[in-house]
Amino acid sequence: MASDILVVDDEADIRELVAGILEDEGHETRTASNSDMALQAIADRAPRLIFLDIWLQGSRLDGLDMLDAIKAQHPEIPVVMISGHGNIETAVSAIRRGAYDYIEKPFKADRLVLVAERALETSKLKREILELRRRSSDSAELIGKSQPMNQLRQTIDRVAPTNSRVMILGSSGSGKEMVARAIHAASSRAKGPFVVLNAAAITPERMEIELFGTDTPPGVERKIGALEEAHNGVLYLDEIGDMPRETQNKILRVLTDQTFERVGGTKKVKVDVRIISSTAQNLESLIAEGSFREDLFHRLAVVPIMVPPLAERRADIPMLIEAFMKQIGEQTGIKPKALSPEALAVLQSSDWPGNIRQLRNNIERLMILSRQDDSDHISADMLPREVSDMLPRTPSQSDGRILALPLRDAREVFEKEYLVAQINRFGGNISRTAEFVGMERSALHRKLKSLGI
Ligand SMILES: Nc1ncnc2c1ncn2[C@@H]1O[C@H](COP(=O)(O)OP(=O)(O)OP(=O)(O)O)[C@@H](O)[C@H]1O
Repeated sequence: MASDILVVDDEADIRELVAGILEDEGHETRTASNSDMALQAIADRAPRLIFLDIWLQGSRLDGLDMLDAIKAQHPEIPVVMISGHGNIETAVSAIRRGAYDYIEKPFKADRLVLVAERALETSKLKREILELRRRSSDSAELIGKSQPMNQLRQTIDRVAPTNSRVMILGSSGSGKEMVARAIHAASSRAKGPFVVLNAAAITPERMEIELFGTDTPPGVERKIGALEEAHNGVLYLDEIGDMPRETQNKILRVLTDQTFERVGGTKKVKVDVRIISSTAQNLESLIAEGSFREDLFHRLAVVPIMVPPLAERRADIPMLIEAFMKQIGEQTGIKPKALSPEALAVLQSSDWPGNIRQLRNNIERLMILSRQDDSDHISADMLPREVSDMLPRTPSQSDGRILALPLRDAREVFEKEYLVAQINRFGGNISRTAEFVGMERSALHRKLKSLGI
């Protein structure tokens, strides 16, 4: 994986040797011959790893002081010391002061590569652990075989390898972030970071610090912004419609020249980041009322992707339920129970305004509530009230009209509503509807025609 590595040594041949070996391994390197150049390079863009000479001759700071300065501002960047033969003890004390490891001159290329890979791997794992904690143990796989889901997968496969900016549209909980992660995973940036910034969860005052980071005087810990964090990877801007207008102007500038200034700083920071944004809001009306910049919209939505609401892919519900039961079972130790056909029909017919997130929450609640129950399956009457409240009310149910009709007409009204609901439940698939309702396909077609459906 290409990582941005900084090599700091006063001897030009050592600098070039280290950089050359790392470049042969596919890394991106920068070099600095003294402490000030090194601090400048770190300030330009935080590297993923630093090789640092212990004896920095002719520098304002020596290696150990440099180490302290780096650790004070960037405790997360691993630093590997380059030590001469006579100063192993200093190298060991550097490790006590926070260095990741050291290599001893003269070193073999293999050893250098190994230490670099290990340091990068460790810091990547640390980032991933943080990320995993944040996401608990949800699966990363997009579940569903309905036609809208298959189309969505095709779109993801098509846009992932390009570097185009994608805007993901869809209602809350429909899986926008999962789609963004799928694009990242299938792109050439898969091994780079995936950084999330949720505009709806950050106050306008904090937004620029989170996005651009801060520039602080030496010795004061610096906040690395999401853009810098996402270098060589993807920045996912969630709920972009909530981005303050002032920040929108700055983002537009980042998109034009891929550089930005940190809060409190004047230096230009250069990054290579693919931006994927998302919104559950109607951006067109935000543009019309002047709270979202139209030119920013066009730059971010080079490829718009629509994630359909769950109600438009009910056919996926049984598969989603099965997968969630398995996941939740593994997380909580509760053994999944089978659902009765009635319970499944109710779950599949409900409207799910909160989409997949709401379905998952209800399955979790259901599993917890039915844990103590003696029966080996979950029946419709055990479903949380929230679920039955979401069942679409048919007109005859809601206005009592059916009671005013003779049996023949009432039956017709019922048949119509029943069949419309079943067709909906099976995503418009007539064969599957016919199979479920127990009719021949051709007989169902005739019936639908006679009822005017
Ligand atoms: N196709 C899918 N297969 C499996 N799980 C899914 C799928 N889509 C979404 N989920 C799950 O549903 C939940 C909500 O998904 P996600 O956070 O991606 O939605 P979102 O549209 O980004 O939500 P928000 O608008 O609130 O940011 C997550 O737990 C996610 O794992």
